[in-house]
Amino acid sequence: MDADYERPVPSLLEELAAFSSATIHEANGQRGAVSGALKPLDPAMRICGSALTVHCPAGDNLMIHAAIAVARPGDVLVVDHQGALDDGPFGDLLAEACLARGIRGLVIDGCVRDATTIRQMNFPVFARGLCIKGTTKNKPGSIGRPISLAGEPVAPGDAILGDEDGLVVVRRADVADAIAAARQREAKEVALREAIRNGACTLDLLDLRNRLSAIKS
Ligand SMILES: O=C([O-])CC(=O)C(=O)O
Ligand SMILES: [Mg+2]
Repeated sequence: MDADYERPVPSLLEELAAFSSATIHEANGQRGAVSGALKPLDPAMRICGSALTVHCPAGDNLMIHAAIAVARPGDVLVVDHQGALDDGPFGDLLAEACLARGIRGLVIDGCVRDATTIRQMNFPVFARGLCIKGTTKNKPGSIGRPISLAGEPVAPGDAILGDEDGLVVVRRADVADAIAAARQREAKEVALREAIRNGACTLDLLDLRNRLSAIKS
């Protein structure tokens, strides 16, 4: 198993990291939003990198160990653990291993354990929950293949961005356009905020009065 696929240009990932997940989701055509069930261990955690996709069946963590061994600096482990709530396949030891390889964080549709230490290590983790129960280390899965992350498709080398609000996936080919659109959106929002502070009504600013009267009885 290897992780030999194209990744986004590092400078683009750096630019992407400056935006919020919600802005990128909107700017990229309201695509790529990951289920809100996946939350950061600490609201201050932010994540941005190239997705190293992993399918790791519930109850086991062999594929996570294998993925860390082939990861490249700048990768984020994106693990489909089938939404399992009954095991903790990742903890502070594996977080240590990730940090040693320059992995930028973990996103898992499943649980983790050792949360207090992981927070202290400042290693960004987004998970469905916490569970102390250990796993086996013997089941097959996949690394660097397309996965479904709680229903959202993720391909290896897609960009993934996360903050307190949630996670968004951006196809590698769309990253530059998403950044350009996010810049425009932020500029527009500066003007809108200013107008709101000056007393303008959002119904007028967003041209919503006609819609409102159309649905009013
Ligand atoms: O070892 C495991 O199975 C998961 C864990 O607790 C750690 O990484 O610290
Ligand atoms: Mg542990």
